Amino acid sequence: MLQAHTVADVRAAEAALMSQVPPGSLMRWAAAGLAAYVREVAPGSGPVVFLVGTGDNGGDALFAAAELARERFVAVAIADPSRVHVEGSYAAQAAGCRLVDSPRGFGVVVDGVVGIGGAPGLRPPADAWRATIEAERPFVIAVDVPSGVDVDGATVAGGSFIPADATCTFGTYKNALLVDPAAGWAVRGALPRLIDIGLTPYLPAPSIEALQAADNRLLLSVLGSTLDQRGEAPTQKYTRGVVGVAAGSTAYAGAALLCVRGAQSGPAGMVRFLGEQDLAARVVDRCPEVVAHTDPAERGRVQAWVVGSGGGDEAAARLAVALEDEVPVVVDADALQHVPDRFDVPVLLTPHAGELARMLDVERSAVEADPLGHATRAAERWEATVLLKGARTLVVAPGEPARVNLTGSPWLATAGAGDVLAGVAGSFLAAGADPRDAGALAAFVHGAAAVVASGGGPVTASRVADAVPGVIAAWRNGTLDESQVRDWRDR
Ligand SMILES: NC(=O)C1=CN([C@@H]2O[C@H](COP(=O)(O)OP(=O)(O)OC[C@H]3O[C@@H](n4cnc5c(N)ncnc54)[C@H](OP(=O)(O)O)[C@@H]3O)[C@@H](O)[C@H]2O)[C@@H](O)CC1
Ligand SMILES: Nc1ncnc2c1ncn2[C@@H]1O[C@H](COP(=O)(O)OP(=O)(O)O)[C@@H](O)[C@H]1O
Repeated sequence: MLQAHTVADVRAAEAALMSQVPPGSLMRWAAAGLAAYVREVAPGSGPVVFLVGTGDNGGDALFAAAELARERFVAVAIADPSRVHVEGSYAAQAAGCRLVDSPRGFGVVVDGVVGIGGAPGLRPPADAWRATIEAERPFVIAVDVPSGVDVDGATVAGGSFIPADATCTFGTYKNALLVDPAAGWAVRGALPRLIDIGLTPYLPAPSIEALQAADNRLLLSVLGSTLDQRGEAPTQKYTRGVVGVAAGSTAYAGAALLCVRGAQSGPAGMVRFLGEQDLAARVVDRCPEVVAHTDPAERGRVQAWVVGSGGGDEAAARLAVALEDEVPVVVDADALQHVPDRFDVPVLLTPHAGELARMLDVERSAVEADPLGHATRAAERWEATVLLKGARTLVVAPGEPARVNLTGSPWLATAGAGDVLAGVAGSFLAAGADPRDAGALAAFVHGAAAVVASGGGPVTASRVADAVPGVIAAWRNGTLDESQVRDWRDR
């Protein structure tokens, strides 16, 4: 599991580590890692300018500038000469770095204005440097985090920040490097470079986690509970879990099918469908494995429900029925507007930004500007797990590290993809995962399936569902490669 930590936790770990090593060691290690990263992402001998702020972030930049000045033309722009990192400044001067007053004219800019000590937004002269960068569009490498973002909140609330093409961070990821909207401005692609400076043993539980292709332990632990004593084969369909789908409506018949196909593609052993006669007949026609029920009183036993995708006016009644069964429930789409004040069963709420905005009675733009804050608010408000869909889907449960999903493709933003996701999540719930694990596992395989099915081009939600079983198999077998799970070249 990939991890991010809050600024306070990073500072506490840094203090503990610093007491064990010679003074200045951490900054030297950070600067060496930064210099190597600059060589890698901006190779050659072209000029580079380092923007240097008043804190240790500027110190990292100055030591890296000194190292690179042996190989290429290096300039430094100092925000406030009266408050510059003294040893770093001597090192840069001794190495022959040229002093400049702005990044104007440079093709490569290293942003060492502020790191984890920065308040959101930029002060002079960094705000003017930002304007120059915006006008000239050089290649920007951020030191630790892009300057001006809100590091813990992962927002760009200050309004003024320096977008980066690449980021080199130290010790652990920070929230702003994994969670949107800040993360989208930290790097082109998925992940910043993480330099190991020996902080790990001193770090507490993370604030953010992300599943990775290389780590299938969570998947195996959920699948393990559905397999026989030797962990080899499912004992029978009921031990794998039965998922009930009460989705779709006359107006949105396709949502029923997509949700069912999602549910079938996950680990559960059986899918029941609950809906009116015509819809049930269409579902069974297309998915003959499904057992359909038209009378809620005769709905059959399930281990989890999925309710609401394309549910229209029927969503409220279906949700009430599902909640009677005292099993975990995925609450999606139309059902989200009918949630009770509190739930007596484990629940996974799966809104997109617009749906979450309606639930919380705020503007959609407010949710998009601060997805982590709003998902956390909803999780606390309903004491439930919230899966907030987006380019980097969040899964937030009260009192637990939030999870962010790093699989997927921009092509996944297609009609019906959310219905498939709700079905997959229901399947994991029925197989025994708790809502937080079910949400994270479903988002991961759904995103990876989109990459496999899309091949870099447009894809339909049905094809995403079809690709899910293969992704689960590859992940389970340890053959899923990190490069196969995300396609973010277009972002
Ligand atoms: N922790 C670790 O493990 C390691 C940490 N390391 C490095 O240290 C960095 C943290 O250094 P840090 O604590 O000195 O804070 P930093 O980010 O330089 O910012 C504070 C300075 O900026 C100023 N300032 C504030 N807001 C501003 C704004 N909006 N616009 C402009 N200026 C602003 C603020 O001024 P003040 O508010 O005091 O007037 C203060 O002077 C960290 O990110 C990493 O790079 C590595 O060396 C090794 C391992
Ligand atoms: N820019 C994007 N990049 C990657 N995935 C995205 C992006 N935007 C949305 N998604 C994903 O696409 C799916 C869309 O779901 P949703 O909004 O519910 O659509 P629908 O209601 O049509 O099914 C979600 O899984 C979401 O995480």
